[in-house]
Amino acid sequence: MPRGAMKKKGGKGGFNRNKNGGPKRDRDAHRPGVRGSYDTIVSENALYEKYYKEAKVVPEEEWDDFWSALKRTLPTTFRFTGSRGHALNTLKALRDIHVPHLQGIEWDGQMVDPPKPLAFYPDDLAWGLSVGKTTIRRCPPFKKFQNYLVAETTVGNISRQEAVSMIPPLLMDIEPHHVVLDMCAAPGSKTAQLVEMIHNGEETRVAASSIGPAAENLTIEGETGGRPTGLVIANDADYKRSHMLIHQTKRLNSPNLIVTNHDATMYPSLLISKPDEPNKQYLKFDRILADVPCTGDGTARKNYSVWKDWNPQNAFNLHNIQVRILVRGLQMLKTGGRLVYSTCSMNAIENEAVVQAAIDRCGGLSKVNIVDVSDKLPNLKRSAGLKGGWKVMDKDQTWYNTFEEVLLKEEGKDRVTRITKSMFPTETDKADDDETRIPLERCVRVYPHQQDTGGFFITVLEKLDEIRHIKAEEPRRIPDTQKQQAASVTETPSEATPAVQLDIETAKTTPPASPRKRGLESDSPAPDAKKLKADAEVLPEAPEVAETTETTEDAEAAAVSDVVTGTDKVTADPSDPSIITPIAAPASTEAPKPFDFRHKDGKDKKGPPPEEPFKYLPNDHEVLKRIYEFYGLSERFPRTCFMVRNAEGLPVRAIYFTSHLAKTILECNEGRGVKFVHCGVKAFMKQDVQSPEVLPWRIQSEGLSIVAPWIGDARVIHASKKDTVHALLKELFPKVGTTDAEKIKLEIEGYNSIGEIDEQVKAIGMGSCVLKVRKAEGEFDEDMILPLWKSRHSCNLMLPKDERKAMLLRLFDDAVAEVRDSTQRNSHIHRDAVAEGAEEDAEGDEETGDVEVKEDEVMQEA
Ligand SMILES: C[S@@+](CC[C@H](N)C(=O)[O-])C[C@H]1O[C@@H](n2cnc3c(N)ncnc32)[C@H](O)[C@@H]1O
Repeated sequence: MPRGAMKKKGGKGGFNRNKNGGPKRDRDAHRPGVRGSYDTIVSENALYEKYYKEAKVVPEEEWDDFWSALKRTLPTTFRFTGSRGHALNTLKALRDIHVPHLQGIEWDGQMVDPPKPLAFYPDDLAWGLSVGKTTIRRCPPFKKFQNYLVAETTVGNISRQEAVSMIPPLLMDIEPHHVVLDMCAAPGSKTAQLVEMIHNGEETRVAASSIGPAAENLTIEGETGGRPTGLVIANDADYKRSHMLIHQTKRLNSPNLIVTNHDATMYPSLLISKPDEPNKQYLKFDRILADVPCTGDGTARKNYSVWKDWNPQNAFNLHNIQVRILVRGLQMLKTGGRLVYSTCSMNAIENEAVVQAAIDRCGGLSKVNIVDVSDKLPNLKRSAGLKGGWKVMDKDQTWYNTFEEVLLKEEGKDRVTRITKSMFPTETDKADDDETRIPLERCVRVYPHQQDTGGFFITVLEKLDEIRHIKAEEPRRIPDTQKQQAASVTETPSEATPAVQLDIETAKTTPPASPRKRGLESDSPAPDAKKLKADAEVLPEAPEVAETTETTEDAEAAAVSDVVTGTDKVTADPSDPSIITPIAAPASTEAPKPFDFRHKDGKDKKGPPPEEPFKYLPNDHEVLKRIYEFYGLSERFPRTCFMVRNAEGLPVRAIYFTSHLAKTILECNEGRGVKFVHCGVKAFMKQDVQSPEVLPWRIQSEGLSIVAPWIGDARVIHASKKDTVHALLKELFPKVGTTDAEKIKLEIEGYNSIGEIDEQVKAIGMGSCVLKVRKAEGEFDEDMILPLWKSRHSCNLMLPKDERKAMLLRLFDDAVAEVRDSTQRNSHIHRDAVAEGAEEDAEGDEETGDVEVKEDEVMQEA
């Protein structure tokens, strides 16, 4: 199944072969939504094997290693996420606690390897584990390690990510001021890397800016208080998957992130000037990632469907979509900017052919070139891209060396194959020093046997000049001269270019499918199809977005236009059961999915629910003024970027914070039909309070690192002892003003008192405040900032439950992670397993799992 494609229903049948020579059925893996146990998977597919053997992607002497690696189960790999400082700290627990315990372990009569850092990943922030799941579950030292992994993954400090998938962002050379677009971003593991890169070095800059004399000498970054000026826009065509991006990036708490939901082949140009300004300015990107939908045939080690469904035609429709995504990306790139194109396929049709076609369509090497990255990531084992010479196989297993051979086969008939000219190499015959030759060898191929990973393809492209015109795909017609040449090639086969089997008689013709056959409602193109066709063929530098939100008809028109304008002008043969619908519901290739939702007006509606609007608060808004005053927020904190999510622009439940550029983009594109799905970090949340002197807006843990450096000392509690943090983690509402007798009682019960901060907490007014924990000799190795709530007689660390558990495990090696609430008559203990799943983030759902302040109960107790 293509990577990112909709799951198809599995068929019935026994453990026999399918028509591609692949296994027909696995007990679990064939069921939609059920991942098969890899142990039961038959990793065989004769056609897949034949294709790659004959395609000669790896030298003959490497074939056996390559093929046997592809059949082995993939090792588990994971990455430490978040800011560099934070990630290094989470890593410390792995290094100091777990790795020493996992040395020299024998299980079931075999030595078991401990986890190891991935050689190519900087700072050892990515690791691999080759132990199977059963060993992890049953072998005690690994069980403990698993608890740590699960706890840190749940709170987002560790992200499971395939090793090769970590490579593209590492080659993007991202700096904190860069404007970055991730065109096909869901589920978002690479987006998370991009966001981390934008925030690289932020902690140091913010610290210098908030305490140092930065005010007199403001740099651009100084103006934002040390925060980055750059931005990541993460996009996905699939509405539901675009929401996965919110969850994936939530933990990063970045105000410099926008999530959108558009078809990347027609990504709208975003205004950065007000819509009514005569000289419109559009956003261009410094860096773009096009991690496009693909067949995913490099993922066979973890993805059963590759063995089950692989066939050579899967790449055909994808090729055209991939070219169009890449071309659109190159258009939106700044001159001098970089675009990284990647797939987890090993097929040249989805890789070098796409790169070559996109460079050609953009105007050649004077516009776009491939960057040589052979000196980057020196520990990454890789192969050069294919310079040329690849062939294309059709569904009858016939190989074609040139497009003319295809046309010859089709002569006088309707379309026989879905093969297009751009799938063939154009550079094969050019000399190495020919300046017009596209240096495809600079593409990067990673194969499974090189460092025990999946297969992957990456190309770094640089834009050298503005692209004024996009070349259209050449017509599907064979010039007479070439017809003769192709015929003569067929007549005199050579060893180097095997003869094409011109099986015209038996070739099945594939009539163009009508839109209805493709599951669309209309047989005739919608009125807008002509315009969309023009957009798709000669993509303007900055196409405007429709002024209204895309309607069902618009989406259908787009889908129809895709059928009409798809460079090959023919769609898949719907009667061919081997054809896989091209990819994960891109808006342009599939009819929109119906989503049923109940609108605020009480009526049931179809289509994705509308996102709440993004409305910025004036910086002299009454609520903001109270917040500034209560928290003593520094004058130097940027006050114009607080935002709410309702049409009225009222601070009702949450106040979000975004970066300046995010604000410009959201405001300049309001009402233009751009589908913004998410932006902003919750900084303040409305809180029920008992007395009027308490500010009903607490600092939300997500926004803490943004706001805390700028808060006045009147709302800060300082600590440095482990015991204090332990007391606050283990007890939900530790009492303020503990007597000596109570301290002894606590000690007997195995608890600490908050002695170190007792006086400070007593002195501070009720409500939200910040606990700053400084690193100290024999205590913590890193500074921490935690949200605290002061009630009349107790205080409460306002952390989500999972975060509390992960901290207990990480900081105190406390795997039981019991948290007691001694204010309750029957002491309530949170005994939930550390392995509990992450809490789902529902945008708009303000309950983020924070512990609610039980002020009433605390007061009753008192
Ligand atoms: C290979 S996955 C991306 C993986 C992602 N970059 C990551 O690292 O987690 C491809 C994604 O492209 C999306 N997609 C498919 N067609 C698209 C299109 N025309 N425009 C934008 N996104 C598309 C799919 O929904 C899928 O989420």
